[in-house]
Amino acid sequence: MEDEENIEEELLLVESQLNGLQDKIKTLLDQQEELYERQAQLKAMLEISKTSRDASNSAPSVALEDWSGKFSWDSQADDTRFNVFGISSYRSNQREIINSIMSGKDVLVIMAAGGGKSLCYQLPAVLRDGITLVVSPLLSLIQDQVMGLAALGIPAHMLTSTTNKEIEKFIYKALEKGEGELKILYVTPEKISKSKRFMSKLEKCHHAGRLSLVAIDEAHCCSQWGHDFRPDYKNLGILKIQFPSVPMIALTATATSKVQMDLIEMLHIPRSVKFVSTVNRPNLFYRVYEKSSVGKVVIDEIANFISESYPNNESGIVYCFSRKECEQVAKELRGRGISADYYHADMDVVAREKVHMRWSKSKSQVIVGTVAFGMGINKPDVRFVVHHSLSKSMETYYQTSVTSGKWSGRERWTAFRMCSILSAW
Ligand SMILES: Nc1ncnc2c1ncn2[C@@H]1O[C@H](COP(=O)(O)OP(=O)(O)OP(=O)(O)O)[C@@H](O)[C@H]1O
Repeated sequence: MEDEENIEEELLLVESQLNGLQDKIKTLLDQQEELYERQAQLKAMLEISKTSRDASNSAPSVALEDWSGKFSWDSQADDTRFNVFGISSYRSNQREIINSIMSGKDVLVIMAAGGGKSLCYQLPAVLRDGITLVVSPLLSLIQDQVMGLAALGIPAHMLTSTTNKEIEKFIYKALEKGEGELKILYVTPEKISKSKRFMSKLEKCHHAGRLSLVAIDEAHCCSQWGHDFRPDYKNLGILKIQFPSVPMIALTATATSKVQMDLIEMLHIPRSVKFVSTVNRPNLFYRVYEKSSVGKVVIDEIANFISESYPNNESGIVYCFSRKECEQVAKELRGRGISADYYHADMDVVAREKVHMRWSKSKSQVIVGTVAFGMGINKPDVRFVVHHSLSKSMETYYQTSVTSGKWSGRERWTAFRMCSILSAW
């Protein structure tokens, strides 16, 4: 009897130990499953990281493929270059860039301002079926490009805050239904990040196979390490995610290798073919003057420089640091007989457009502006640039100074600044 009780007691104990063990086994099995799952995730992450590292390592500083060889679109491209754009021969790297885009590659272009970046995406835009989307940071730059394309008979439009309802309707129809003639559409980055309506039309355009190319102009604006960071550029990565099969070209005149890495990552183009052309501009001449501490003396010197060196109303730009300074300097230059207008981001769009137009048509000689003016301005006869105030960085100085480099003849280049401050860079 006592034996039986002992056995039952032990049985209960064993059963309870078994139950405990079962619980432990279940916990261990759960743990094992979680670990297997995590192992798979980590393996996949490693694979992705290796692939993109290999891709960026293999993104050559000089393109490895022979993009200067023969391609099926050669004669059509030559014909368009000559008969539509009126350009007799390619400049360095232009043909190779165009060929890589035509082959469906993503491309990163580092080319000096005035080097001819626009042709690199505008010519494929004309050659490829469908619509090319160009993202560009400044209204003035977009207006310049659209005006230039219209003059060449290329159907181009811009969709910005200044676009009237009728044109907007036309653009949306072209995107959504393929109606009307539209080859190149310019937008500011805000349109991509803020307009759901626009993105949905673009989506439809892509689904119908009509989105032929995406171009990101002034691509250094993507990187906060660049000299001209624009927060809305950070959202442009969505374009490659939404339209992975559409080739993307990112173009800039100035990008350090850190900025290049950054924008490749942000735009999701790790396999892009990279083309780097020299940023040296042998046709530019720089002069540095010591800046007087007396404001009026500085203005006298600038006015004398302009009227003596450019007596025939040749176009120029005077860069200032602040908006107030722009207005003041423009007023004082006018007081000394120089026809000068000011330009800065605080002015409304219509006023800015008016100033830009007057200067483009050489009705005014000088624009006194902040860096908001000048990036990519396509006026071929800019003869001089004066820096009344020191640029914030070396890149900004380069970017603003080469605006005049598009003129094909001998240029004069002047920086009004104390040497000692210049050396602070
Ligand atoms: N192959 C070429 N031969 C002659 N002129 C050209 C050639 N390619 C471009 N151009 C001209 O050079 C000028 C500058 O070109 P473009 O505006 O494309 O320069 P960019 O590199 O975009 O400059 P930015 O960085 O300032 O925007 C334009 O007037 C353009 O028509």
